[in-house]
Amino acid sequence: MIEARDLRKEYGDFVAVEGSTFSVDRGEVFGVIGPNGAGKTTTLKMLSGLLEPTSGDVSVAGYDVTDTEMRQQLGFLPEESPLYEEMTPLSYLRFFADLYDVPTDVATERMHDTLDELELEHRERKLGDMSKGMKRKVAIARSLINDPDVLVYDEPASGLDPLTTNYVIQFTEQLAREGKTIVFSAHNLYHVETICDRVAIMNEGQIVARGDLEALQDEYGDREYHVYTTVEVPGAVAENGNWRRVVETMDGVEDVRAAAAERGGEVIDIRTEESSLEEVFLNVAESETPGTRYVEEA
Ligand SMILES: Nc1ncnc2c1ncn2[C@@H]1O[C@H](COP(=O)(O)OP(=O)(O)OP(=O)(O)O)[C@@H](O)[C@H]1O
Repeated sequence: MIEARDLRKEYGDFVAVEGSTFSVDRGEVFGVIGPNGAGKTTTLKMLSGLLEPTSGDVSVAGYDVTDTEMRQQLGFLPEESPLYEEMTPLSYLRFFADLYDVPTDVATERMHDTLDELELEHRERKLGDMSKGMKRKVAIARSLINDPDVLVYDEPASGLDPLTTNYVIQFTEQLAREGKTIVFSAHNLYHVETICDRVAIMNEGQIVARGDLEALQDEYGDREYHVYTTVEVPGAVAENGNWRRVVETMDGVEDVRAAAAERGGEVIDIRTEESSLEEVFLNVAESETPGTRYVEEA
């Protein structure tokens, strides 16, 4: 659905993005993560046709991003969406529906349905008088007014309170379930972990790791097995009337099993704990080997 090949963006002498190659399949949720200034927004804007790459190619739904047809397939949510303060949500959405040539009756139904889903009241209130969360919901509704197949969301929940943040993340998740292809960036890696199938980790303009979450966890994360026993074994801690020993390999699990049996006990539970995306991210960022580490084919 999205193909980006060898994207590069220079601002004057400064290279903001280089060698960026990835693809996103139909219906997939693809996360772009990385520290401030890594090049996430620049990448997302190039995907959306809002910023021309210095070199490299992007296509969305088979269209080159410079093709105006592509705009019909795409909804972009900028990190900060300055809305026209004097407009109301309804007049604002109508304005964009007209830009996209959405027929009036279709647009009316669509904007009310979307605002219903987003639980946005006060549709005749001036945008300038609305809270940040309400404005964000209007911006999200705007990204959906042309019913695009592809959504590019830059920090959709940035600066929102925890309740509205949850709401926006759940709404994004719902859009994914409805079959939208979504690329989104976020600093909150828990959100990325919750809804993304695959991620690209960016640093200083380059994608330094890319792949599905599980593969990245295997490659750069740690897996721990928490083995619960009925008797004390070396290295175990008491927990709720039993004992828990943490090991990192399956051989370690077998050693615990043998140790428990020797002492007349047994293993009653084994739980696997994976590294969070945050830990994976830190491991990649702190890795001493520079360069790109993909866990999938380009
Ligand atoms: N218009 C511009 N002119 C010059 N430099 C720019 C411009 N836009 C972005 N940059 C620089 O390019 C780099 C990448 O910026 P970008 O906004 O893509 O990063 P980001 O990963 O989205 O950061 P953040 O997480 O802070 O939003 C930064 O060093 C930024 O200062």
